[in-house]
Amino acid sequence: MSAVTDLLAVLPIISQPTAGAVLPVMEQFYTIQGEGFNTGRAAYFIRLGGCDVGCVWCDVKESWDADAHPRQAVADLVAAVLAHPGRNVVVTGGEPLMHDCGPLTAALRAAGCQTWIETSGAHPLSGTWDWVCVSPKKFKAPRPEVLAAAHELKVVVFNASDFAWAEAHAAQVPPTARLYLQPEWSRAAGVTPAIIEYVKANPRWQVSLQTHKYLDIP
Ligand SMILES: C[S@@+](CC[C@H](N)C(=O)[O-])C[C@H]1O[C@@H](n2cnc3c(N)ncnc32)[C@H](O)[C@@H]1O
Ligand SMILES: Nc1nc2[nH]cc(C(=O)O)c2c(=O)[nH]1
Ligand code: SF4
Ligand SMILES: [Mg+2]
Repeated sequence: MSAVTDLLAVLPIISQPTAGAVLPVMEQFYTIQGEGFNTGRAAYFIRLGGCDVGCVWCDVKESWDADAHPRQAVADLVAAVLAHPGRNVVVTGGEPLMHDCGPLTAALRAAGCQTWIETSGAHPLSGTWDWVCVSPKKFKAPRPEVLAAAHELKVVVFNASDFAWAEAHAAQVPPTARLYLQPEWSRAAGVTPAIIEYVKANPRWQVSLQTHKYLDIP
């Protein structure tokens, strides 16, 4: 084989975003979890590149193209986490489940970290997670096995039709899962009053705000 055919043979392997031990990382930062059940807790965020869900109101569209973000070895990500005092790690994106999260979560857990994921649930579940937050989307349906693994269901409310849609998904998560309604950021002023009234009338739901945006932290 020539050097060119060698390269052609290996290209599909090295260009796979999901190889697992090396992942495309858009950004990583140590901050306070701003949303949902773990709001207020210090956490190291790893934002993986790549998403094919296409939410029109996504607040991190720069994450969508996996190839736009440098690949990092899992070992280097774990070392970066351990440079901070906190041991809670949020893996988000992009859509983290477009990648094999097995190697990353195994390495984080071996290092004594708690593994938390933020996912739309639209791709197969991989990895071992201490906390699974599923935020299902109308743009690409969540998979039943991810909904079944949810500790937390967090539905973004964009308009009034989202309450019935939220109930339909609440029926697909374990009965122990915590239920959150989160205003879509650009519409927060308009939809938050309806969320407040809905939670008062349906108290198994809770309000989730993107508190980091009010605090002006990452
Ligand atoms: C950027 S997403 C990345 C993780 C995964 N792709 C997902 O959607 O769950 C992280 C969280 O932000 C929420 N989110 C994204 N854009 C939002 C917006 N404009 N307003 C409120 N929440 C938003 C998502 O629903 C999700 O819960
Ligand atoms: N502080 C903070 N909390 C968050 N919770 C979920 C986030 C996400 O983008 O996945 C996020 C985020 O981007 N920042
Ligand atoms: S699934 Fe998450 S990252 Fe992907 S477009 Fe929707 S909010 Fe953005
Ligand atoms: Mg965010």
